[in-house]
Amino acid sequence: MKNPVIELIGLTKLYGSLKAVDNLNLEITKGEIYGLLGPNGAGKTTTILMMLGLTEPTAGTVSVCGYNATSNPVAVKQKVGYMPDNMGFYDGMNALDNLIYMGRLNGIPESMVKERAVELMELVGLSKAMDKKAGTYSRGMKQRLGLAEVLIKQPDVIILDEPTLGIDPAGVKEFLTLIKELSKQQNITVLLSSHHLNQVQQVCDRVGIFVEGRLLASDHIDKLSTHLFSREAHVVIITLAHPLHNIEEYNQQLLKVEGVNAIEVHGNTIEISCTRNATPEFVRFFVEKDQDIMGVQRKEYGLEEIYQRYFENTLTENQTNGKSGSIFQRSFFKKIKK
Ligand SMILES: Nc1ncnc2c1ncn2[C@@H]1O[C@H](COP(=O)(O)OP(=O)(O)OP(=O)(O)O)[C@@H](O)[C@H]1O
Repeated sequence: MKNPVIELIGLTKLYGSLKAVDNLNLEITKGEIYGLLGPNGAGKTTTILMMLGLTEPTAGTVSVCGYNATSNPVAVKQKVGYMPDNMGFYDGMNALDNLIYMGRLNGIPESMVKERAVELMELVGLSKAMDKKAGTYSRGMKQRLGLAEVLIKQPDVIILDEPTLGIDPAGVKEFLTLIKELSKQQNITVLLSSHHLNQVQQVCDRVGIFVEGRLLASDHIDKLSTHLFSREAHVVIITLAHPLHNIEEYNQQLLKVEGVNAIEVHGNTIEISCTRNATPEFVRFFVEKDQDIMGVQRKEYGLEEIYQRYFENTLTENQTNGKSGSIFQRSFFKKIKK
């Protein structure tokens, strides 16, 4: 990767015997929106704190915009806008004054600070509410104000820790759209940590799946999907005109088709997982059974499945006697032959 804006090499953080971050290697390029996706306690915040030079790594290095974050945190701070998950404001002051105050703290000349603050309030959609006290703002409004505070110093990189926490779904969508637009318009690099899969999927160019301090995978969502689901690369969903009655018999016969390793039936929808593209054979099979086919489609995997798969693998690794290969278990993933 050419001149990464963020570069983590062998980054490790121990809290006593706990490895909060374990040999993390990651590069993020200019203008990219990268989603660090992981459950609570995965080590996301610890990683961010090391990127900002707010906590020292036990081993490894962090470089942000060419500066070593551990030895030169002040230079990094000038380039990075950080929005923590619990951003604080002066509740008794109006929102615009909060922003102006933040601008002054960041060294913006007095002659420019008010104008820039007003522009930013417009940009984040708060122009009508800028005279209201920050303490009266809703959670979604506070996030927007937080974003304006992050942007006032015109950063090259913005780091957002769980930015959508506590916002309603409509607000989340608006907020993420705003981040995406800003990143694309101003070529800002964004690192966004979250445990909300669908949100990360909406906005990020690349995603890293982070579990128990380890980056288990990092790639574009479609590539993660291809890599992960190569065993069941061909999942075909066939919709029939009517629900099947003799499911067991159909299952037995379809499992005899070469490469088929899992079948799931939901009413009139049959999902068949196969190591090769056997779609014509499946279609023939149902036609020969006098079933009317209403639709045939290839299943695409989303982040939800990817995440679940990584969790499943991690959990399985940690179990000494765990997984069953029964194809008749409820979960699709557990139904796959091991
Ligand atoms: N200062 C600290 N001292 C000791 N342990 C810590 C400290 N900070 C974090 N940890 C532990 O390190 C691990 C990673 O925590 P971290 O806050 O980085 O995770 P996270 O992915 O950001 O989780 P969340 O989404 O809940 O904020 C957790 O087990 C946490 O308890």
